[in-house]
Amino acid sequence: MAQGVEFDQRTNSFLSWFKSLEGASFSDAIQIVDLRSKNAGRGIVATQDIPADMTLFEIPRKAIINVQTSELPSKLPGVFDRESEAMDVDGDVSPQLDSWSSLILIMIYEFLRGQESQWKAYFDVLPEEFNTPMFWSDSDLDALQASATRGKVGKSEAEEMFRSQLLPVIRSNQSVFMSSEARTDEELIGLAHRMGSTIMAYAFDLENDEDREEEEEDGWVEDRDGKSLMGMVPMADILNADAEFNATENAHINHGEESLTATSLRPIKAGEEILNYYGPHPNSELLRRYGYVTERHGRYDVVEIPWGVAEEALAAQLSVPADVISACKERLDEEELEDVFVLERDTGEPNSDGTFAGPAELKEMPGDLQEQVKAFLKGIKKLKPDLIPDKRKRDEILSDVMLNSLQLLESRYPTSYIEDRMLLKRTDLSDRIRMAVEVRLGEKQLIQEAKALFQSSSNENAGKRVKTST
Ligand SMILES: C[S@@+](CC[C@H](N)C(=O)[O-])C[C@H]1O[C@@H](n2cnc3c(N)ncnc32)[C@H](O)[C@@H]1O
Repeated sequence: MAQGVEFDQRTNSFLSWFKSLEGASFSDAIQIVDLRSKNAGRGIVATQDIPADMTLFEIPRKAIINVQTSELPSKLPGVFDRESEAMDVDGDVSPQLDSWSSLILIMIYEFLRGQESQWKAYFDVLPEEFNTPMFWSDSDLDALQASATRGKVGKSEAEEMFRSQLLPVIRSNQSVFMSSEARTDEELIGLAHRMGSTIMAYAFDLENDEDREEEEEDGWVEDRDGKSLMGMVPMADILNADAEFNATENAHINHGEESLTATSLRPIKAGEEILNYYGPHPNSELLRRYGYVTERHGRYDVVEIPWGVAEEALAAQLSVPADVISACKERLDEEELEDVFVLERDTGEPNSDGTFAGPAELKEMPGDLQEQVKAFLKGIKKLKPDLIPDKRKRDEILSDVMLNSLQLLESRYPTSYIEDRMLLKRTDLSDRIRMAVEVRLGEKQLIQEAKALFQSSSNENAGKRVKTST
């Protein structure tokens, strides 16, 4: 079957299934569309002008896939009972599955049921492949260069969890997980990866009843520590997103008692895409969770500065051996020392229509990094008083250490900002390499802005020094 035909058929079957759900509604003013030409899968557009506050569609809570609606928890009560502990195949006692791994297991169960699952038509419109770094080759990952995203992919940790927690449950309940006996361990691990990535990009954080009373807001999954109730919400997750909160986001999902409702936030013109808001993510995080990047999210870009970089810059700046730094560290409260510092712009408050008055601005280096360097300088002063005779000298050193840290960090990216800009002009880059270059370029841009900040303050200091000495 031609790819386009199958794609449309799946969309149509999903829509018919959705409309047939008790309590569901889908407005005649909207339509699910094929946005593959924009690399955005399916989306929803307005087919006619829509006023503000109109219900676009409604999803009965019973249609959500989670621990409350799937029959799996009742089939495997011991596995889902969060109060008890489980015994793994080696006889070790382990805590029960958290909400993240529970939902992966439920998704695997429902997927393996095929036609017998009430969510079959929904699974047919969920992705089989992802562009997130979890599925990239090493050479694609290398293109991220020194970006901290590279260390956040977590493939081996996820795999270890699947192997130690999910696989034993599936293998010891083969009659529950349909056709699982015909699948190899590797196939099941692959399926767990697929479901994990689907949850990452599609699942919603559903408030518990108590939370709902306190806070009437919805949210995409933020919490990965297993505490929140997560669920896959058919139709709500067909909405794509754009970056500026309120400005481009034109729909909102309200979490009601019996159902979730998508409502228009403002008038929407016929032909416009209905957009949700995924959050103020830097492109690196957008890539990690959703597998895409956009220029708009560049304003939220961040650079992580590892303490090791600042420490190296500090030792070099003062020409002190590593053991002096170690001696300082020992005198400080280790619990209070941070390992990583986040360089980020002040994105500012949006105007009343949700747009931003101007570009986000980098105003200073991370305050906690400056404080930690100062704490070390204080320690060094005790050991080597001549190096830091007064506050003026300390501030000078602090500013040089900041600048050197940025230079050191920048040198960890093998290509320059200019080279990356040139690279992006090429038309033969794969989607993954292009996204990786955009992520690292956004970080380099931020490092440059930070360097300019320190260079100008060094110049000012130098100016002041010249002024006082004349
Ligand atoms: C919740 S789903 C939205 C529905 C999705 N388009 C589909 O076809 O199933 C999130 C995924 O949609 C895609 N997406 C959302 N917003 C996008 C955008 N502005 N540009 C490109 N892709 C986008 C990304 O692949 C993301 O992982």
